[in-house]
Amino acid sequence: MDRPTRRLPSSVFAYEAGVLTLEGVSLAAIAEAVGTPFYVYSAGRLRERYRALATALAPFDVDIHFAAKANSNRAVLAVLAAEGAGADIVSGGELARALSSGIPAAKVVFSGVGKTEDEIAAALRAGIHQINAESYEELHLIDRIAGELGLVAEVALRINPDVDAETHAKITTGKKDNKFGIDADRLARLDNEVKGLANLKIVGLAMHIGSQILSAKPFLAAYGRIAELTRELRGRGFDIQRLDLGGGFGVPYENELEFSFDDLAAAIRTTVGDLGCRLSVEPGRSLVADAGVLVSRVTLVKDASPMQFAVLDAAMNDLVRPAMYDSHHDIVPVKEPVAGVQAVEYDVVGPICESSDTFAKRRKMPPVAAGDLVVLATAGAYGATMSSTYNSRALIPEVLVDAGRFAVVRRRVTIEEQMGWERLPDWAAAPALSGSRAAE
Ligand SMILES: Cc1ncc(COP(=O)(O)O)c(C=O)c1O
Ligand SMILES: N[C@@H](CCCC[NH3+])C(=O)O
Repeated sequence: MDRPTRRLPSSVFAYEAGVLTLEGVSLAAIAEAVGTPFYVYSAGRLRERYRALATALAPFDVDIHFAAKANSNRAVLAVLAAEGAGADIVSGGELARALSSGIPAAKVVFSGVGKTEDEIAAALRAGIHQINAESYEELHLIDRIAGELGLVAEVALRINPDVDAETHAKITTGKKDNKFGIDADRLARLDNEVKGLANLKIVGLAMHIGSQILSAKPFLAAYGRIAELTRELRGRGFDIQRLDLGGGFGVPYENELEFSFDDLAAAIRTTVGDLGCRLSVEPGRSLVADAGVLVSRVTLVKDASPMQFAVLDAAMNDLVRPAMYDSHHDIVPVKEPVAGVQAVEYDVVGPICESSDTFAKRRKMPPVAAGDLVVLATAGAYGATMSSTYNSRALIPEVLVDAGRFAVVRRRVTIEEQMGWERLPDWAAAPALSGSRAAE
């Protein structure tokens, strides 16, 4: 048994009898059963990651609300729910998924800058733990809807601490010019803004400064700012009992150092640890990224000397991160490479008609041929959840492996099924024009 790449955790991935396995299950056997491409996740690794974070944060008795946007497959949510996780949701769809996966409403927090009236009402009716309000405008909306439902909403104010998260510009969320959260400077107006809002109770503060953050330094700055604001608001009579510290804990995709949950715990201790607040975090990527891979088959290797294009049957619609953020995913063959074999440089691409449909450029890897299976590593987070059907491609299966067995937890959604969602218009039966044109 050998470890194929540092990016596939050795606790669950190994070459056995020349084939890459996950928890002892051959990825070639799964490919045979479900066809390619597909996502596969390890329940064992999900539990390992959850427990690593829970252990590091145990001294603070922190609630862990998994950010469902990273991976909202209900089987994945159920594994984390059984570990004790709650959910951080950003839509009515994610609310439905969380509740139907065994996450109790009392462990759900709702973030997002544009929650609709229907979504807020659904969350309040379900009795979720907390809504993180991202603006004063939203505070007023929540108050009105709670009033209509005859409820009192428990709300945390998401603060924009204006901290540099030191990550990719497209996934930073805690700078002043980002759309997220209430500018800390605007808290001076809070007393006026909440006057008369009888249907909500401000129970805490929340923040989330960005994603794929690899050091504790930005968290130290942001948590420090939240601690200051907590003291200030308490001084002004606000009963701040809860602090939601967000997520954003990064993972290595290439050669980055592992993000340290112990450093995170240290940052918590020195900033918000002694405020007497109930703490929570919203990790997404750090719990699921390396528990999942995308398995794809090489359709052909196109010789365009001096370039070699390895064309996969997976594409940017299945895994958009490389096209969207130039992100790196290790690519390894499922068949164990022969020791000492000379690496070949490939552009690894999908079949979609966009040049951005490229998983890797000039990537040195063991030689591959048409029909070979490869794995794109660290694809458990923001993989399936960001996929689309672009180029009229099927939505691909998701598979969960647990203790030597596998289950298909989302089957392939064929293009025929997708066409069934559409209708050709029946103009004879279509409603007549209404509004100004009708009056003409
Ligand atoms: C409000 C909120 N919470 C949590 C997360 C999870 O982030 P990550 O997957 O980086 O842990 C995000 C995404 O960045 C988010 O927007
Ligand atoms: N989708 C991004 C992360 C954004 C997190 C959501 N706020 C990624 O794949 O890295």
